[in-house]
Amino acid sequence: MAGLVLVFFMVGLGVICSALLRWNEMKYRKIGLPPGTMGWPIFGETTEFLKQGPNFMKNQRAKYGSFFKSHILGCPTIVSMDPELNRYILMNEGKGLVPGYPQSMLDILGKCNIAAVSGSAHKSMRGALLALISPTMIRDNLLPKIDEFMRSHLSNWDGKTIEVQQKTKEMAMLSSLNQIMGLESSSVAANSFQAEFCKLVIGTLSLPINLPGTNYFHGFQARKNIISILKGIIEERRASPSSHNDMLECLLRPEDSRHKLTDDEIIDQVITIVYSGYETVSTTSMMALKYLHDHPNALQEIREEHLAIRSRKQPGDPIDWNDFKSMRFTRAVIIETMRLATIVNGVLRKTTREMQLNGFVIPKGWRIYVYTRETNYDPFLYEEPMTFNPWRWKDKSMESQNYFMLFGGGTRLCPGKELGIAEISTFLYYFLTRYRWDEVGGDKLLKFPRVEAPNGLHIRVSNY
Ligand code: HEM
Repeated sequence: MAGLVLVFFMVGLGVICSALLRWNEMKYRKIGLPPGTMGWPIFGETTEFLKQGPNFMKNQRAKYGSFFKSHILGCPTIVSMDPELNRYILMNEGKGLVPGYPQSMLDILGKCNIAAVSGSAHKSMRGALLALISPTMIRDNLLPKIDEFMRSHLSNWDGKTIEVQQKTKEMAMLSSLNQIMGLESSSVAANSFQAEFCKLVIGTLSLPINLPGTNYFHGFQARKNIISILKGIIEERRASPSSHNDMLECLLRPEDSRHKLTDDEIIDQVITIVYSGYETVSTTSMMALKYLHDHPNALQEIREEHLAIRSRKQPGDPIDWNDFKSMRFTRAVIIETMRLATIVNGVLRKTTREMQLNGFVIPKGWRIYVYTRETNYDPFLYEEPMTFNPWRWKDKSMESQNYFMLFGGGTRLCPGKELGIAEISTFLYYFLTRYRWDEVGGDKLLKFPRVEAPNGLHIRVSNY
């Protein structure tokens, strides 16, 4: 009897599930939408996407082509995996394709955050940012700071077991704080900023449920604490007659009045700079060490490049702009690391009105996932795509190919590209000219949804 009830229950459940799925598909069966499936009501296909990762995308592409609909991460979404179309989407923000990042991210990064604004507000925030991190600024102001920071961050590692993931994260954040407002790594302000910032980052990646105990709640609190730290520093600066040589000084007293921002905008700009370079720079640095460890030929060539630079210098001379520009192979290692590890899977946009795209009609408010990951592994674009081969980037024109999207594209092309590469290059220079290392072994690396070492990446370091 109990068996019969169970059978009825299972059959009933099956019927209800398939009815729900069908109902959800019917709901989205509007004329003009691209092919694809929408999964369950509310949850869509998020579980499948997160569980199967890149395979989910590849399977859907095999069934529906490079432009398909789905429902992931809480929103009806169009996934675009076609490099040409992706480029078109990134170039045409003005036609109604604005950034489509999750609400939790926008709430915590602030309403003046560059990804939260479009049109003239975006132009003004971007202009003010570009003035801070232009090539001239990198050459004259930022590179000397980065050099000094890396020397000290990388001192006394001899004989120690180092957890690279943690160290590169600290490096990315503390180096930014040093460039932005001259904070010393050991200062009280840097330490409290660091503690709050880690909570803020987790908050931006969480569900926007504002209840005590949730990551979103903690992230939001962290934002408030960071604002109060920054307000304190800004007040001190205004009260003091002395001037500083850093980004905050330029934000408070811009040379060009077009770049004058309100205090709220300055605070969101500072949070944006630290946030944007945090995971990207740290993860690339960590993965570069991993790939160099596994590829002795590449390690030898990059070290030779660095030792040649060092041999032209007096001990204690900093890395300057010409040194940085001459690090061609280092740059190739960095770009190849970003490609092979896929540091950024893609970027998000949303439609501000119903629009035609690729012959389909996309409703207003839908998210568009410009998914660039598979482009990185396309054998027609990159020979033996799964091999770590930095030599493929030695021809610098590779970086200007239309399908090159490691730093996004169009009006939102990463403004921190050269700054990020300069930081990672300087880190690699001081690490490789000072140390050799062995992996302690057994550390796991995850590549999706983000590149991370869940238990850290431990190495044993000794002097070179
Ligand atoms: C080196 C590693 C980096 C990678 C791989 C990277 C990648 C990207 C990508 C893919 C985008 C496009 C986002 C979109 O279109 O929605 C972007 C935008 C951006 N990046 Fe980076 N980035 C890096 C470093 C940095 C650094 C060091 C900064 C610090 C200033 C930075 C600041 C920004 C900002 C502010 C934007 C938004 C630009 C806008 O909306 O106009 N990035 N980055």
